[in-house]
This record gives sequence, structure tokens and C-alpha cells, in this order.
Amino acid sequence: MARNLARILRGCGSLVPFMKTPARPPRSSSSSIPVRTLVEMLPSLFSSKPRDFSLPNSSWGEEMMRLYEHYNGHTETEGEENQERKWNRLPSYNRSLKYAAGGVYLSKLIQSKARLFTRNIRDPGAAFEYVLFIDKEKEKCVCIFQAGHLLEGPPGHVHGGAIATMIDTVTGTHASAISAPVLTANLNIDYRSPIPLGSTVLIESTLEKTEGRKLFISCKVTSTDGSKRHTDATALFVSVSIGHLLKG
Ligand SMILES: CCCCCCCCCCCCCC(=O)SCCNC(=O)CCNC(=O)[C@H](O)C(C)(C)COP(=O)(O)OP(=O)(O)OC[C@H]1O[C@@H](n2cnc3c(N)ncnc32)[C@H](O)[C@@H]1OP(=O)(O)O
Repeated sequence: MARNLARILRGCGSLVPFMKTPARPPRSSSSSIPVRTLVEMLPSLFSSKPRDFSLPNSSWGEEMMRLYEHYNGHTETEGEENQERKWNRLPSYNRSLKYAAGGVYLSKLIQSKARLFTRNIRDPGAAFEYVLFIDKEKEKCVCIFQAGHLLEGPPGHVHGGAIATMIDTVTGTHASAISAPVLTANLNIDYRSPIPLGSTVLIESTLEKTEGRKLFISCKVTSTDGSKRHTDATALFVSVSIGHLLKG
């Protein structure tokens, strides 16, 4: 039993930042974790509160904060029929453990060290700072994205791969909110104008239709005042079983 737990926890080294890890006692052998240490670690493994990356931090600029405050819990009236759209913030964590299905899958996910790479950069503001809001009907998502200096591609501008990452993340989170788990089957991107490094932009996604396991989502990236179109995209997500995810 203790040996099995040790194996899971070794494969789980990336969880350590979330645990109140006691000072490591001397080991009797290089490959085993003392049972006492395991017992001390277990409660915090399952009760630790992960950091919600969608909450403001000190790196957020004025525009990011202004828009965050605008969308957070905000209700908009739009269209000729004066339809109301209420925006709800989606929390965002850097690990999948929270979404694990339990049993055999839980231990496999722990061993896989699953984590979301956009939420895995330690230096706040250095790369992907973003927060997503979704409407109650789950037809639309809006993301406020501040692009940090590590995302440079063309001098002074955001790398196209980083833009693709954000589009995949926004549309993928949108699709997951409707029918998790999903995988991206297809992503088409038109880059229309470069995004200045350090700027804040809006990424909006719209659910176009669903067909069986398929979700078709469109996406656009604009300046925050809407005057400049940076990028257009369409994405297809296919909802899959957890078994499909694990078999790779
Ligand atoms: C609140 C929520 C929070 C969540 C937080 C998480 C945030 C995460 C955000 C980050 C998100 C990051 C997300 C990522 O980065 S996901 C990582 C990148 N994506 C992948 O690695 C996916 C790899 N591909 C596969 O695993 C399989 O091919 C999939 C699962 C996609 C389908 O294999 P499966 O065996 O299951 O199904 P099927 O082959 O019978 O196809 C089913 C249907 O789909 C149609 N089809 C398939 N492919 C294409 C195609 N290319 N164009 C057009 N159509 C396509 C196909 O014709 C069929 O249609 P129909 O005949 O039924 O009409």
C-alpha cells in the first residue's frame, strides 16, 4: 500500500507547489518516500486549494483591469429584441486534477502530471494573462488577454503560435463548458493585423452549431475598442470519452 502511494506521489512531483510539504527527512533509500511523510502529505494533496489564475494579479494593466471589472457579473442588453446576456467568470487552474473522474482515472491523471501550459509560467505578466467569461446560455465566451514579453514573434508583436494557443484555449474552454471533455479536431486561422506585444485584446468565441459529438465554434480577436480586427478563426471540437484522452 505504502509503496503504491509512493509511486503515485513520485509521479506527482508537479503537485508539490500546492502542498504544504514538510521539510524532507533523510531517506533510507534513494527511491522510497518514508511512510510518515506520505501520511502527512495525503490530506493536503486532496484538500489543497488550487490557485485560480483568472483572478487579477499585480501584472494586470489598466485596460485589463477595466475590462475585468466591466465583464465580471455584468449584464448586457443587446439586439433588436433587447436580449439580456449575463457574463460569468470561468475559474482557471493549471492542473486537471480538479476535473478528474476518480478511481483508476484519478491515479492515471496524477501520474500524467497533467497541467495546462498557458497557466504554467511562474512570472506574472510574462506570457499569457487572461480571464474568460461565458454567458448563461453558453452561446458566447469573451476573453480579455494581455500578451507578455515572452510571447514575442515578429519584433514588438505577438507570435502567431501564441495567438493560436489563445484561440484554441478560448474556443476549447467554451466547448468544454458545453460538453467536456473535448479535443480540437480542426483549427483555421486568418491573421489580419499583428498584435502589439504588451497590449490587451478581446477574444470572442461563438457557438455556431452542434452536430452529435461535434461542436463548431467561431472566434475573433479585436482591439479592446473593437476598431481593429486582428484575427479570425473557426474551430471544430469533438467530445470524447475519458478513455480516449488517456489512451492518447
Ligand atoms: C469549464 C471547463 C474548463 C475546462 C478547462 C480546460 C481548458 C482547456 C482548453 C485548452 C483546449 C486545448 C484543446 C487541445 O489542444 S486538444 C489537443 C489537440 N487535438 C488533438 O490532439 C486531437 C487529436 N485527434 C483525435 O484524438 C481524434 O481525431 C478526434 C478525437 C478529434 C476524433 O476522433 P474520434 O475517433 O473520437 O471521432 P471520429 O474520427 O469518428 O470523428 C468524429 C466526427 O468528427 C469529424 N472529424 C474528426 N476530425 C475532423 C477534422 N479534422 N476535420 C473535420 N471533421 C473531423 C469526423 O468526420 C466525424 O464526423 P461525423 O462522421 O460523425 O459527422
